[in-house]
Amino acid sequence: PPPTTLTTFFPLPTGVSFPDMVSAYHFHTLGPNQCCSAVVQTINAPVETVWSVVRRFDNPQAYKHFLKSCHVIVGDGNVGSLREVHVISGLPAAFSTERLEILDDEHHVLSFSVVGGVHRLNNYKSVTTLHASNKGNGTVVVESFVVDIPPGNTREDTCTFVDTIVRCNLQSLAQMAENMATKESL
Ligand SMILES: C[C@H](/C=C/[C@]1(O)[C@@]2(C)CO[C@]1(C)CC(=O)C2)CC(=O)O
Repeated sequence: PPPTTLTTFFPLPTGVSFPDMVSAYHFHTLGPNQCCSAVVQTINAPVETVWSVVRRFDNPQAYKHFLKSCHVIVGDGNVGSLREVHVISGLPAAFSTERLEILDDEHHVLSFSVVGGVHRLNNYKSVTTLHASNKGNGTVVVESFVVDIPPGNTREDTCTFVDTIVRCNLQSLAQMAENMATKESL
């Protein structure tokens, strides 16, 4: 069957308008054996503070605590760069090779795809966009992903597994950015 284009539908928190061009980044073309979803996280810190952390393709472990190390193996941290991340023990994964697809400092858009490694999330690709919240000086982070459903797994379980990791990452990003914002205001 032809690939279907799925828009990841998710309830945006109140006070966030979703400019058309950004929602375009969260359109994913799905193959027959793929699933996609999205996580939304509100952070009480300015967009630039959150972006200064998210944009560091060479240092995801700053807030992704399932990763224990990261090395840029190709490029200089801009689009096209490749990184190799090593994973903490206990997960069904050892390391992952990832390519930076989009790094847009103006619209606060980052996207990377998994191109290799030892893990079970083949053809994983995520898009992360930051939005200034209309309420106060906060940020809304939207992260959508598409990934192959591993053999033997159900679509639902795959989405639950990835959703859980992405939610953990964004909650830890929130804590880190809020701590930074507090220090910046001292
Ligand atoms: C879900 C995604 C990361 C997943 C992994 O990085 C990996 C590619 C290797 O280890 C993991 C932590 C879990 C896994 O099974 C596949 C979230 C993100 O990094 O933005």
